[in-house]
Amino acid sequence: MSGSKVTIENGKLTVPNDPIIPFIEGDGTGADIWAASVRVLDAAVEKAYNGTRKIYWKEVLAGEKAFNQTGNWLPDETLQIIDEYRIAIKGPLTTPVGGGIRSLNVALRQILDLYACVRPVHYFKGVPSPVKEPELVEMVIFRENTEDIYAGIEFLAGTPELEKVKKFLIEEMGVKGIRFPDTVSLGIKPVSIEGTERLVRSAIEYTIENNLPSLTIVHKGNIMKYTEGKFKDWGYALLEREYGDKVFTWAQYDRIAAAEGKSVADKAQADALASGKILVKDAIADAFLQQILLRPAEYSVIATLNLNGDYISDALAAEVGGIGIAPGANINYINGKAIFEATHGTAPKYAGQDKVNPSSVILSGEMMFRYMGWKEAADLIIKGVEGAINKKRVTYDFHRLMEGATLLKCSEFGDEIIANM
Ligand SMILES: NC(=O)C1=CN([C@@H]2O[C@H](COP(=O)(O)OP(=O)(O)OC[C@H]3O[C@@H](n4cnc5c(N)ncnc54)[C@H](OP(=O)(O)O)[C@@H]3O)[C@@H](O)[C@H]2O)C=CC1
Ligand SMILES: O=C(O)CCC(=O)C(=O)O
Ligand SMILES: [Mg+2]
Repeated sequence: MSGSKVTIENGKLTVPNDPIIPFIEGDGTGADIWAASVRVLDAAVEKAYNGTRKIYWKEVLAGEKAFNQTGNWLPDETLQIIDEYRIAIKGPLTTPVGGGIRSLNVALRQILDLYACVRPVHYFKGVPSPVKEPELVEMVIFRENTEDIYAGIEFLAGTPELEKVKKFLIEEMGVKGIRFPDTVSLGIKPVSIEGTERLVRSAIEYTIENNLPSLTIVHKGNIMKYTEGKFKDWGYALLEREYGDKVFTWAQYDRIAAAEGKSVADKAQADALASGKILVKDAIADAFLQQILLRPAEYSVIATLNLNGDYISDALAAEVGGIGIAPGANINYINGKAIFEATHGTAPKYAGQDKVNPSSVILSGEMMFRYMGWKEAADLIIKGVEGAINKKRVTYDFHRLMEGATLLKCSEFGDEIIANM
């Protein structure tokens, strides 16, 4: 094995022409998807750079494969290698529900402090969609990736730990709202100023860099005032403080309107006042989930907490064809470390059938190439995916909703993308 390490100097990534990129194959459909994806990624690099650039893939273990080979679901070596080589890509990993190991996907994000989960939502012309104007659904989700109820601070009903926390809450904190104290389980939702600010900073930097019109902070701050509500307040405050010359915020408008005795609810006024600047607004999460169906054109970049971001990712993916075509990345913009991965999970009922759509991992690879500055390879992947869809040669998920399409296997869809590059 040859190849060199990706490094970072003065906050800037240096990517050699022969980077070593660790990959995790993934559980369930992961093996089928990775086999197709790696061929597409290699073909794009070969075609773009004629042998002057090449990826040296380095397999690292996690999930069932790791457990079967080492007895450990997430070996230290895997974490150490990803940390050392800085950029990695992974397939989905299984998380049992209601017990068993905690999510390995979440653990990777938390241990490596990959605080921004970036999930672009883009419509490829011709993809079957349940909405009338899917081309208006053009958004990028920035989901906080290390805090919120994903922190895993939970106490199980009936355990001594639960009793201790409950006693503290009731006797020392005067908590009265626990409805069924004898049978309750409890979870804790940490949301911090630091966590909020670094996520919101990443989202606004992305908005500025890509010349996008707005940033929407999505929250459930009407109910969870000191976590979701503060995420909104701290987000607005940071944006006004650090990006005041580039943004106009609804919070700012509300203050201006209140001082002038106008209605603070007239957000259209705020939109108009924002002209020439990025409009920063907010939406309560439940209403937001209806707005993205009814008025998607009004949203561009989204900054939100972990659970909202999880739900919103799959909901928005559905509007542009489903989670078979929903890429993502987990990024620490401060130290440059990143793991690219699909939005979807292991889809276990299709495991080993060479059936599912590999596009989410392939497009995660496309994001990875762009992140590495390998624009030409990234562009070829987009061209290949567009070509395959245009010819209606697609996997089962699109085929079942597309008239006159040819059904391809996962591997064949990979070939089709390569043929269309
Ligand atoms: N980052 C990660 O590694 C993630 C891991 N998971 C884990 O995955 C496991 C399964 O979760 P589950 O809730 O079933 O969600 P999945 O995302 O695995 O699958 C849900 C449904 O989405 C569709 N789908 C998923 N992947 C594809 C694909 N590549 N191509 C086409 N359609 C696809 C299928 O729909 P249909 O039935 O209509 O064909 C599938 O039944 C759980 O253990 C969960 O924790 C979940 C999300 C992310
Ligand atoms: O970790 C898991 O099993 C699920 C993660 C998930 O749904 C996501 O990252 O979107
Ligand atoms: Mg999810």
